[in-house]
Amino acid sequence: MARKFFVGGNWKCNGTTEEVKKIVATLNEGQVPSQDVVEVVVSPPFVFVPLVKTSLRPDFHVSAQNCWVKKGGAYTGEVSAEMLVNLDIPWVILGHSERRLILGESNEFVGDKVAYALSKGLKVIACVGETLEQRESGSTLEVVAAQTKAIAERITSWENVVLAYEPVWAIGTGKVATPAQAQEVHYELRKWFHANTSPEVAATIRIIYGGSVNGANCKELAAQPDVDGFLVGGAALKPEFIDIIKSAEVKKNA
Ligand SMILES: O=C(CO)COP(=O)(O)O
Repeated sequence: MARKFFVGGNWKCNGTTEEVKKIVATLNEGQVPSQDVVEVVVSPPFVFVPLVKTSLRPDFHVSAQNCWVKKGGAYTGEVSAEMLVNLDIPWVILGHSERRLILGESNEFVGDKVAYALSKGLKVIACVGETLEQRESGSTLEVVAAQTKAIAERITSWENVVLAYEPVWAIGTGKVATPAQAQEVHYELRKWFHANTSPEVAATIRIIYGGSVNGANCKELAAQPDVDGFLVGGAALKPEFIDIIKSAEVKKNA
């Protein structure tokens, strides 16, 4: 079964109302391949989610950047999965390395979050990735497998999950993984799914790459057989996001 190319724009903690309106206007004008070819999801900070949801073109979808690990209640500052469902927000990013490393979210906590969000009907962009130190010590595959395993142990279906491989050393650094580096980890992750879940999950799960993706490097990365799309940070705030979406065409011609 063909895996539909997926491009997510993670706006992180950026933007003002004016800037958000400008970005949405640019996205709305962009000529991109049809929804049969590429699935596009943009993820603004929570406060801008309603504005983006009401003003964004209908063929693009909205994602939150996080949600709470269980039912809402006395958790100051948190936003629950139930609230996202209530607002009709279909997607949420969970396990981003900035949350793992800066806010101390463990593999188990991220796994719990993914399981809870899925149980409420959300679709999840689950992030994994190694630090520079881990890569240099040769433990990349071990790290991403452990992060993926903590999710696998807590969920029964991967149908509504996109796995984002985001090497920490490539995020916001301009130091993009080479196409071969990305392909190697994506291939190994798919192999991991084959051995630890099922051949069907391995064949169908979309594994997307994130870390300094831009309009200039996206095509070569998109051409890798196990790269099924991107999770884009900095460039998702710029007009070149449209070019990144267009790199889905590379697959069509492959
Ligand atoms: O973290 C990322 C997306 O989630 C990647 O960020 P950059 O594209 O800015 O490197």
